[in-house]
Amino acid sequence: MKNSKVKINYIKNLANDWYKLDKVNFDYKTQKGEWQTQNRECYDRGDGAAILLYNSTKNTVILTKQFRMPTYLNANSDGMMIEVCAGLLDEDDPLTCIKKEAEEETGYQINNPTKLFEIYSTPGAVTEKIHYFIAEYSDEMKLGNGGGLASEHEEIEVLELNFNKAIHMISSGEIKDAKTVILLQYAQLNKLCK
Ligand SMILES: Nc1nc2c(ncn2[C@@H]2O[C@H](COP(=O)(O)OP(=O)(O)O[C@H]3O[C@H](CO)[C@@H](O)[C@H](O)[C@@H]3O)[C@@H](O)[C@H]2O)c(=O)[nH]1
Ligand SMILES: [Mg+2]
Repeated sequence: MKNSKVKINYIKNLANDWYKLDKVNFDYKTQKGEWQTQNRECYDRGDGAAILLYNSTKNTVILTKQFRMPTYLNANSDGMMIEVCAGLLDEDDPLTCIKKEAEEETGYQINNPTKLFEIYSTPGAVTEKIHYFIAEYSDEMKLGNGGGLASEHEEIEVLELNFNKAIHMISSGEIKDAKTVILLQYAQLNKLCK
């Protein structure tokens, strides 16, 4: 951390259960040169990784569908979300994490994912940075059914969708997850599928 316009005074932990919520009290030097004291609540759930699996011959992508409580609390009527495969890094590096998540959630063993970029999804409130990947998949790479870890109460449906149908699902509102939109549009822009 190096910004001479920022001085952190103290950090008060507000919650520390599954993840961590801190209230940060800091002084910030404005463009006029005045120091202002501010508070910001910062939710720390670690970093994550996400991957779009695509098949340029079949013109398909692999997506997942699962119940997401935070969306259920905010106008997503059945709480179900269609997303690219993703997970939290926990103790792993991003590449190890995404290969593990791909196999656990989708059943595909991916050997050489391509790293694209790192993105803060909600920079005003959440510390999380997501590492984005893509990888070509083929039927031979499918080693299992995926579905996630029963021990973590994951119940993940694996969807293999035509690429154009997936793109259409963004405008129809059936896909409304930021990381999924980012990766599908990356594939469209770079003509990974037709
Ligand atoms: N008991 C308990 N379990 C939790 C809680 N929050 C999460 N979990 C468990 O932790 C698992 C985390 O699964 P991952 O596959 O590692 O993460 P994810 O939830 O799929 O993906 C998250 O990370 C993505 C990338 O960072 C995010 O984009 C996505 O929104 C999501 O939060 C969840 O399936 C769930 O079982 C909680 O508050 N309590
Ligand atoms: Mg996941």
